[in-house]
Amino acid sequence: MTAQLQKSKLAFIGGGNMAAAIIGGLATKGIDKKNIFVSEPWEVNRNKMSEIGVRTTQSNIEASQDADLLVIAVKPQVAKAVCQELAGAWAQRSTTPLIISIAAGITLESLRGWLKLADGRVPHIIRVMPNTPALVGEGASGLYADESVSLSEKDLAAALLASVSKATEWVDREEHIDVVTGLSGSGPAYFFAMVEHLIESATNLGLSKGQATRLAKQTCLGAGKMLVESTEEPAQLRRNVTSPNGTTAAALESFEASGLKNIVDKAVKAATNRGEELGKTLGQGDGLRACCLSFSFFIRLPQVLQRYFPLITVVPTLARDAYETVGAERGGGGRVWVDEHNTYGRVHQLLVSRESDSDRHGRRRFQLMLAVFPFEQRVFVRPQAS
Ligand SMILES: NC(=O)C1=CN([C@@H]2O[C@H](COP(=O)(O)OP(=O)(O)OC[C@H]3O[C@@H](n4cnc5c(N)ncnc54)[C@H](OP(=O)(O)O)[C@@H]3O)[C@@H](O)[C@H]2O)C=CC1
Ligand SMILES: O=C(O)[C@@H]1CCC=N1
Repeated sequence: MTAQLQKSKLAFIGGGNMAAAIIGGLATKGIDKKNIFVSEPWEVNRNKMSEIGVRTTQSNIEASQDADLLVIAVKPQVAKAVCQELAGAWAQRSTTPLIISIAAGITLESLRGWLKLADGRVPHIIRVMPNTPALVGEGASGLYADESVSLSEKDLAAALLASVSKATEWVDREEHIDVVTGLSGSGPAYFFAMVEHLIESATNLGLSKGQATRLAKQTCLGAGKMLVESTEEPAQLRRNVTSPNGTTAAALESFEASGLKNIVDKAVKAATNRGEELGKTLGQGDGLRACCLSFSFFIRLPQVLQRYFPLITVVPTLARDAYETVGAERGGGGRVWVDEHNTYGRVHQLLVSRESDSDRHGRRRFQLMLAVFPFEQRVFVRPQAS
């Protein structure tokens, strides 16, 4: 860790998964936790941060006040509001912090537009795509900065990421950050999914879940270590395991027959394209169009549903209630909503409760919530009265 990073005041706007991974990683690297200030609206996440020992607040402006370096760690669709709030509050500041945005897809052009101060000054911004293994000091991060950023600023950003990452790669074109997202930003999930499938397969073939889990995890770790420590290419390491006509060959032939290469290629492209799409949909210029489209979709969908499905009831309320419900349910361990990342960057949000509740006749009913800030509609789907 560089001396400059050690003495810098760091602010994180958003204390969710990725911020927790970076801060958790930093905390084990001897950084002074008093120099880290996190703003986070959700009490559960704020408490997690406090437990690490860093300072917390609900106010983005308070967290940013003395920051030398500020990490925007909110979801892409929140980035605009956060940036504009900060820019408004910094009008009186003679200097602004170096900004690191980890928001997938959100371009420098959008960030600059949103962070522009009233007097025309624009903070220096670096886009970074980290990944969650930062938590265990094994992150992989891609970085992009243009010529507006000084060498010492780049060094500071690199030092922050390097303290929780084993690979920090500067890319020389901004669009390559989307490729980094498709490779290493989202990448840990690909490996977790693979391990999930391995465990399930071995369990179906007779191993206990515990045995399968331990063997699969260690296989993943061992293979990962070999990839990092060996001088051999991945292809050679693969060949070293593969005896002619043996068991591995049988599995790899099956992979090939199922089109593994194509599957991976399509997945990485899908993630990369989604990053680009997020940037365009949520970006500076397209916001109004996206908002109009989403609003008309939002207004019309429940009516269409109701016309064809008379059992559906639509209950419009303020979105605030929806978010509070989600927060309470996530925290309180009650009903859980389908992975909120499904709603990621979408202009509307569709939250489906996993559990149904019952009406007064004891019949199960399912609830969908459709939300477009600042409105939300609840759609109750009930069974026919008997
Ligand atoms: N998760 C990952 O593996 C990676 C994520 N990223 C990027 O990191 C960013 C954060 O992702 P992730 O950590 O997964 O998301 P999370 O939802 O876990 O974290 C975001 C946090 O920001 C909070 N938040 C919401 N609105 C505001 C606001 N106005 N001001 C301050 N905080 C707010 C959220 O609170 P609440 O829940 O109450 O809304 C939430 O706790 C995203 O832009 C993503 O693209 C990049 C690389 C990897
Ligand atoms: O899924 C996402 O959009 C974020 C960005 C990279 C990893 N998680």
